[in-house]
Amino acid sequence: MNPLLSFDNVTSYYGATRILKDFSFEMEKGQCLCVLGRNGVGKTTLMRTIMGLTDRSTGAIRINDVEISGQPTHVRAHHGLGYVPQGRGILSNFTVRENILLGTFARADKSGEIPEICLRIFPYLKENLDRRAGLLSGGQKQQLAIARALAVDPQILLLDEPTEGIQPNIVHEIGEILKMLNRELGISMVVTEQHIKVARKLGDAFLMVDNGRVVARGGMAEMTDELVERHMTI
Ligand SMILES: Nc1ncnc2c1ncn2[C@@H]1O[C@H](COP(=O)(O)OP(=O)(O)OP(=O)(O)O)[C@@H](O)[C@H]1O
Repeated sequence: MNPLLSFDNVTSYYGATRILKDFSFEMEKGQCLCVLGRNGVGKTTLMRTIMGLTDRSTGAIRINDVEISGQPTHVRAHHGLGYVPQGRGILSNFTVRENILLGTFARADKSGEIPEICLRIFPYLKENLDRRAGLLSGGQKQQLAIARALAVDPQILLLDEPTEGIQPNIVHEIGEILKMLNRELGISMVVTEQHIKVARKLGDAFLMVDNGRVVARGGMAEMTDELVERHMTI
């Protein structure tokens, strides 16, 4: 089977600085790939490189064998990329409804409707569509960011630290929702995650990053404590 997403020797830059270096990996359809590594190793840059948001990149990025490197961000989104950035990127002065609608603008089919799935899995959002997003808690904002990304009708969800800054009791809840989206709805995912426990439960494959390079990858069962110790502890 051909990979859903692949990086072939990708190098990505901010200004003249190389952040990702000769980065290669493949991800299968239906997979949840967890990207792990210490702070500052390039995990967010990986997400931004997929979306075409770094200053420049070389090498080939493909979705379903179609090369997307070189294409602008909105065209990449049309290939079925839903992005939940670090810090969530919620517009505080917009309502919950308006924030979700922003996701629909990136849809390939141009449908301006909020897909039913966005509200079915997040009852709080459904009941608070006219609430100003700035009034939501951290966990609710994360739900909103996920709903906005789902409004793109993605085949791949990119989630940058979805559990960061969220109360510990909600971390589990977010993890369960992501697992459901992946296992039951078949949405493929790339997730950067600091919580090893969440990553082990959620991911079926892992990519370990250090200093902008892939230093280990494989099935989640192969992510040994020794690898975690070597590449994640400070
Ligand atoms: N906009 C930018 N301009 C220049 N350098 C940047 C920019 N964004 C990130 N960097 C640098 O790129 C490197 C990788 O940062 P990145 O945010 O991708 O790491 P990360 O693994 O996601 O870290 P964290 O877990 O802290 O989010 C860091 O050295 C950072 O200083």
